[in-house]
Amino acid sequence: MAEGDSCWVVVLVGGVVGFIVVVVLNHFWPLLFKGKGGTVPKGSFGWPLLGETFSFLKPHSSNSVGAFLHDHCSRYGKVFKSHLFFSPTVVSCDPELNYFILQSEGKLFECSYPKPIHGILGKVSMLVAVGDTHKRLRNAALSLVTITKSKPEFLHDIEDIAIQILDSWKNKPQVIFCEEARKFTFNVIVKQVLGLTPQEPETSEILEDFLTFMRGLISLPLYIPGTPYARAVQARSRISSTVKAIVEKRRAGRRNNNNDDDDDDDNSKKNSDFLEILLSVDTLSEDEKVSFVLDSLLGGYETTSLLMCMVVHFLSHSPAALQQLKVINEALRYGNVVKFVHRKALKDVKYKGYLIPSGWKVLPVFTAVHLDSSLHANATQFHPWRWESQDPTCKKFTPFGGGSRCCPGSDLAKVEVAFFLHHLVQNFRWKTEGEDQPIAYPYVEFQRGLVLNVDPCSETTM
Ligand code: HEM
Repeated sequence: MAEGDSCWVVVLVGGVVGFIVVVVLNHFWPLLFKGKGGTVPKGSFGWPLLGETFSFLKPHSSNSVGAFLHDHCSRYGKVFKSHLFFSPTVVSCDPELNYFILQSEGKLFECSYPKPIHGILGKVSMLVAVGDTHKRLRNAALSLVTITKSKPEFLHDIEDIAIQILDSWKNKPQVIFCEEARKFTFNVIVKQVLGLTPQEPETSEILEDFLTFMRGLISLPLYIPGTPYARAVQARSRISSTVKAIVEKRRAGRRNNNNDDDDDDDNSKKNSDFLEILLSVDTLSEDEKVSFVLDSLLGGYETTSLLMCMVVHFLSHSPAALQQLKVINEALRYGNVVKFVHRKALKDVKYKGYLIPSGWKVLPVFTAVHLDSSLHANATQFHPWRWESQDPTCKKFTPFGGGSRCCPGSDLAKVEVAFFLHHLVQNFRWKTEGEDQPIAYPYVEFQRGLVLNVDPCSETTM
């Protein structure tokens, strides 16, 4: 080998070794952190760069905590340190600390979802926005939800959509329930937010783009044409254009209405949706309004349909509970639609002898609290009757999060599920085909889509 060539080899090898040393040091450096007035919780950092992320995300049944949390909690306690999502992290399975984290939003902790999610949702999404932007978007969401809930049309719409779907089952011996549940929650949310019925062409256009958008949320953030991530970013921009066109059409309709007062009856009925109210909100920019519509679709679609699937799945295994219909809270506790939320510490935080260093990621894990047998008797059993004596607003039950980012759609979700369930129970008997457990990936999924053998009741009430 010539002398010049060997020099290059030395430089190259030196560079690679240097890079590896920097990655390893950067990964383990936070372990040397010695804060004043407390100890960083015990734990392990796993592999350089990836840390313990893969073990943390390893799929498990959503009504169990999974091997990672089980092992770490037995080894280190309910609060431990780890290295997840490329960041030093404190994981909390402790109800008191979770409550403290959620209540201290914006002061000691802040919502902090992984960067790829920001790329797809956009900067002004309520799910990722912080500070004043978040406050403005959230105020709009709360007033919209309050107004919607008080409208009788809201309940009629839900009922009509539930009946349409159940009607379509009449001649089918079998349905894939997850698909039916998604159809239901999508049609409800699109009707509430944009005033669109399932028959309108924009509804299926938005659904198609929306599914691509959802697939991108759980993909590698590679913006290379053809990857799920790139397709999701493009789908988001197409949904934005569709929503903007609907907004424009609605504005034009409003202007015509103002010029023509005679046919208000018909129009006021058609225009009593989220969008109509959103148009008159002057605290949000055009982009924020579009983003707001997307957030509502995103928040209101998958989570609520999953809750429906959980309810139907657990009821199939617990026929006695069918008579009670006290199952929605229990399905939320036992099924765990949302396993954990993402936060980061804004400063060094001392809590009960622990020290959470500034800048570290903090993950309050709801599943661990919901399935903790020191907090819930027979925690690993589906037992809806517990809710006859237990207060659902307690710190040990947080399916919708808490504090200033608590889910604004929780009541809508429960009403939707209750209405659908009411009609389902009145009109059908069902059995699940084979074993299909809800699996936390951590986004929960029924692998086979929850296949149901359905049988219409002899006296139907639809
Ligand atoms: C079973 C159904 C649902 C579950 C389990 C659920 C769960 C949650 C949770 C845990 C959060 C807190 C996220 C965090 O703290 O980082 C949240 C936030 C949110 N949810 Fe829901 N949700 C459901 C239904 C809905 C519905 C029906 C809507 C809309 C109509 C909705 C819209 C939102 C929005 C916009 C946020 C962000 C709030 C904020 O950051 O201030 N969700 N949801």
